[in-house]
Amino acid sequence: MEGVTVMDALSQLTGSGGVVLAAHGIDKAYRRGSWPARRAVPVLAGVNFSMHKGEVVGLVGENGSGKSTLMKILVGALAPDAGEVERATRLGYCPQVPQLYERLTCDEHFELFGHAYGIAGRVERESRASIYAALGFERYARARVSQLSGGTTAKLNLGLALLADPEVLLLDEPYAGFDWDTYLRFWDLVADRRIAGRSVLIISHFVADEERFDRILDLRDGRAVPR
Ligand SMILES: Nc1ncnc2c1ncn2[C@@H]1O[C@H](COP(=O)(O)OP(=O)(O)OP(=O)(O)O)[C@@H](O)[C@H]1O
Repeated sequence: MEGVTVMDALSQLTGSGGVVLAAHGIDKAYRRGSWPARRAVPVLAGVNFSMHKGEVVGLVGENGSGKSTLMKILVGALAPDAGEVERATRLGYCPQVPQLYERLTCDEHFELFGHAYGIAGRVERESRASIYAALGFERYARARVSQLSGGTTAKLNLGLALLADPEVLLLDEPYAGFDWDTYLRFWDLVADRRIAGRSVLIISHFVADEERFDRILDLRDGRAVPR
């Protein structure tokens, strides 16, 4: 491996069903309290993680086990204290708390994110139309976020992560606010992505349908262990 970076190795692998996202030895602690009682509380302690092309992986764990922290580190929204993340591809991220603009409509969000992804124009409009159809919220296209229900807000949050058709989709509690019909639509969408060779990582407090995942990891005592 001398002279070959981990990223080079990953890039070679991705074309043949290989690793699309990997993390090695991830540590993270948060500071709590104020001086002189300030202390570091460890959340992640040496997490190793990898995802392959076309895989659907579940990340479970009890409240406060560090699932969102790990996902933020995987997407690059948070820096780890130690360890490294290798991202060989484009990522789409659906945060647990939607990062949306109250005064903008759904259409305006897609336009804005389309510009940010560099896919403004026809590609963005076609992707937007297929997302509205897949999740069934086209009738709210011109509604402002401040007027949306919690479930429709969650659909927009997910839709924005899907807009640029990322190779790896990272979803933090994506279906918590969905009704049953939308929950089934969500899994149809995930199945389509798997067939297309896209990868999906899903955080959930609990997993009702284990058979929908290729693999489930349990975050316990700061480490990700196979379930
Ligand atoms: N910014 C922060 N500052 C201090 N502590 C934090 C911060 N963010 C998270 N924590 C703490 O880190 C721990 C892990 O939080 P995290 O949100 O990653 O867990 P989680 O497994 O996603 O939880 P949940 O299932 O409740 O969503 C918790 O004890 C939480 O209180």
